[in-house]
Amino acid sequence: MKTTILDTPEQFATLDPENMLARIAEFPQQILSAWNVVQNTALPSALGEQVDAVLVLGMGGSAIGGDLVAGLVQETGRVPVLVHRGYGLPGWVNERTLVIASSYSGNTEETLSGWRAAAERGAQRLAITTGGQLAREANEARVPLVSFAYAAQPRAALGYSFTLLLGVLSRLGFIADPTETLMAAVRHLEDVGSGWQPDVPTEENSAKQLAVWYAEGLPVIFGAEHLGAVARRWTTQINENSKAWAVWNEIPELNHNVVVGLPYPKTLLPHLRITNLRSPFYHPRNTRRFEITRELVEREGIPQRDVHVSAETPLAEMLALIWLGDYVSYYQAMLNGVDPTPVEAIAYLKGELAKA
Ligand SMILES: O=P(O)(O)OC[C@H]1O[C@H](O)[C@H](O)[C@@H](O)[C@@H]1O
Repeated sequence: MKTTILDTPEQFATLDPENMLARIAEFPQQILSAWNVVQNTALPSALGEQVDAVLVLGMGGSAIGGDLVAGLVQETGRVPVLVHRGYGLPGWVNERTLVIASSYSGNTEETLSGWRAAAERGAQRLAITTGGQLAREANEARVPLVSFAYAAQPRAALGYSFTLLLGVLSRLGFIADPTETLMAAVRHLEDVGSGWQPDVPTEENSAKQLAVWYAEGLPVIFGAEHLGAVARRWTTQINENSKAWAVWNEIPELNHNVVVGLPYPKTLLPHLRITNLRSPFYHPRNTRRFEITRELVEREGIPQRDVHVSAETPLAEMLALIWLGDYVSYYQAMLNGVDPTPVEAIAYLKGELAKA
């Protein structure tokens, strides 16, 4: 195996002056701290009784927390949990909808737009944020606010956005209390994650190996069920941390279109890096679908790998795979020679939008 910067981790600091690596490493602590915050935040107990559906408003690193929770509680939740990315609100939102605005900064314009529309619609509201305009407006309107403090890029605070939302749903009685499963999942992270740490050399480190494989190609991440959102998270972390292309899709949906498009363009095929997020918790038919999809990909000669972590619960598996993807994106940033923290294209977009 060719020697890369991944085997001299003492060099990472030069490319990573804001220490994204530390934020990634803190994922388990973020979850514990967020659980503590949400258990100690005052929430009106009657709120859960007045609600038929939950709509999470958010963008980017905050929206994905909503997707992950929605994927996790889909089968067991007492009410539907949906995510809205964009301006305004879907037409069905009414006074029996709980609209939860989740924004790390509290200043994301799409999220604020839906938040304000929710007040006009007479919906129940709750905010999750570190501050900004969202916190000000929640306080002014005397709406429940779950506030937290953690200095990071919004996407690097996923331990908070995910766990706070999970905690709110549990406190309001929409899902069974997940405390024990969550604590076990955090303990499991420490075990499973030890092999992905920067001091573990590439030949023994599956996170570094995936980064090396991705650095010369286009990661295509396939997930299903509770890992669909994890596939999406992997790609957005590769986009923002590694400054690189990545795409995702879900089984079974991709069996109805993507599999037909596998053969062309021929020049692209050797560069694809299909990654199957496998799980023993999937519906058996989805597992079978992964196997057949693998065969079809194999037939086209497209590079592919299966990724799997052993875990006792879907939650533990989900958190471990999120963490693995975060490390992969970080190592890919190092291989690309880029600082994982700044997102200049987003800053440019916001600047241009502010002129309009
Ligand atoms: O959580 P928020 O502060 O609302 O941020 C949501 C998104 O906004 C910006 O575009 C950031 O650069 C993204 O990384 C972030 O995920």
